[in-house]
Amino acid sequence: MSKLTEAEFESVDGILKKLPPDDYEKVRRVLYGNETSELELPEKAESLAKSFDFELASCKFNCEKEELRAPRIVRVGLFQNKIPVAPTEPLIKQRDAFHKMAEEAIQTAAAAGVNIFCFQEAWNMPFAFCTKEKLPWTEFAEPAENGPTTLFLGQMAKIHNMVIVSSILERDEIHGDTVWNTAVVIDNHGDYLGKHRKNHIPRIGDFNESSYYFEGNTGHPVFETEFGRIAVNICFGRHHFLNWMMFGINGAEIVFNPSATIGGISEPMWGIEARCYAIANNYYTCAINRIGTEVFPNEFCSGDKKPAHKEFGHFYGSSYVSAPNGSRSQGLSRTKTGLLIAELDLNLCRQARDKWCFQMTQRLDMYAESLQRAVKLDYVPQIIRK
Ligand SMILES: NC(=O)NCCC(=O)O
Repeated sequence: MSKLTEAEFESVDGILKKLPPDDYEKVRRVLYGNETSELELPEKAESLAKSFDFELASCKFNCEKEELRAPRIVRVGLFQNKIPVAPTEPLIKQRDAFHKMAEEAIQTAAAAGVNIFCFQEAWNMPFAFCTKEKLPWTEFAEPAENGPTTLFLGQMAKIHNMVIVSSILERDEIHGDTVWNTAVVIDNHGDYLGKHRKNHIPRIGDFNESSYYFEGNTGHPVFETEFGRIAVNICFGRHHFLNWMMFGINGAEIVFNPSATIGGISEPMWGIEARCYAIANNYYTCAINRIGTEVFPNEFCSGDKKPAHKEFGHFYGSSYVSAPNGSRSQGLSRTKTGLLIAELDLNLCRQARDKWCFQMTQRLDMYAESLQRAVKLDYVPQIIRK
C-alpha cells in the first residue's frame, strides 16, 4: 500500500508545471501569490547536492526597498530527509549515518550561503513512536544542551557561521531522566542558545506520542540570532493557531515547523496551515516534513481494526516556505531527500503588517477576556436561541 503511495507522484508542482505556460502562470498566481524567483546558487552548492544525491531547490521572495531601513536579507535552508540506514541497524551505526548525512547537508547549505538551517522533526532517528516500544528507541534521546548531536552541530555551526535548528528527542537528566520532543537552537558561533519543547502532542492514528513525552513546558520562546528573531513550532503544533500566534506576539520573524507526517493523515492540510499562519501573523514560516517509508523490526497495531504491520505510511516531504504577505515557494519533492534554500528580506514582515493591519485590528484584549471565561467549569456558551 505505502509502496504504491510512494510511487504515486513526485510533486504537486511537477504536475502543475505540465500546464501550458500561460495557464500555469494564472494558476500559480492564484494558488501561490506574489511572484517569486529562483536564486542563482553557486556551482559548488549544485555539485555537492548532486554528489550527495539531494534535490536542491531555491526561492527568492520579493520585498520593496525602503528608504530609512536597509534590507535585512537572510538565507534559510530547510532539509528534508529519508532515514539513511534501516531502523534494524545497530544504534551507533544509525547515529553515525545521521550525522554524516547532516554534515553533507550543512556543507551544501553553507556553499549556498545559508544563514539559518533547520532539520525536520526528530531528524536523527527513525520516527519509531508508532511502535509503542520504548527500547531501543528512547536510547536516541540525548541532552539538548550538550548531547552528542548538539556538540556535533555546534562544530558545524561555528565552521559555517550558521544558526542551526535541531529537532531531537531530548533526555532531561536533571529532571528524572524525562524525555521530551525538543528543538535545540545553536547560534552561529556554535553555542547552545536555547530550546523549545513541543507544546501539542498528537493522539491521532499511529502518531500516539503521549506515552513517550509530555506536553512541552517551555512556552513560546523567540530566539534572537544575528540573522533575525526565530521560533520553532514543532509538528502537531501547526494545527494550533494560538501556538502560532504566541510566537508572533513574542516577536518572531521566522517560525520553523519541523514535522513528521504522512499522506493518509495530513497532506491536504500541509500546504495550507503554515502558510495560513504566515499570513495571520505576518512572519515567514518554514514547514519541513520527512521523507520515505520506515519499516520497523516488529509488527505493531494501529487500533484501526486492520492487521498488524511493520510500517505506517509514506512521509511525503513537500517542504516549503511562506512569506508574511501570503506568497509561498514551491514544495520540495514528495519522494526525495532535499534542501530548499530561500532568501527572505525580514523587512517584509513590517510591510505586510502596515498593509493589512491585522495586529492593530486583532482585539486581543476582547479574546483574552472571553477565553478567561470560556475555560471556567461553569462557563455557559454564548448561544442565542428562540
Ligand atoms: N509528529 C507529529 O506530531 N505528527 C502528527 C501528525 C500531523 O500533525 O500531521
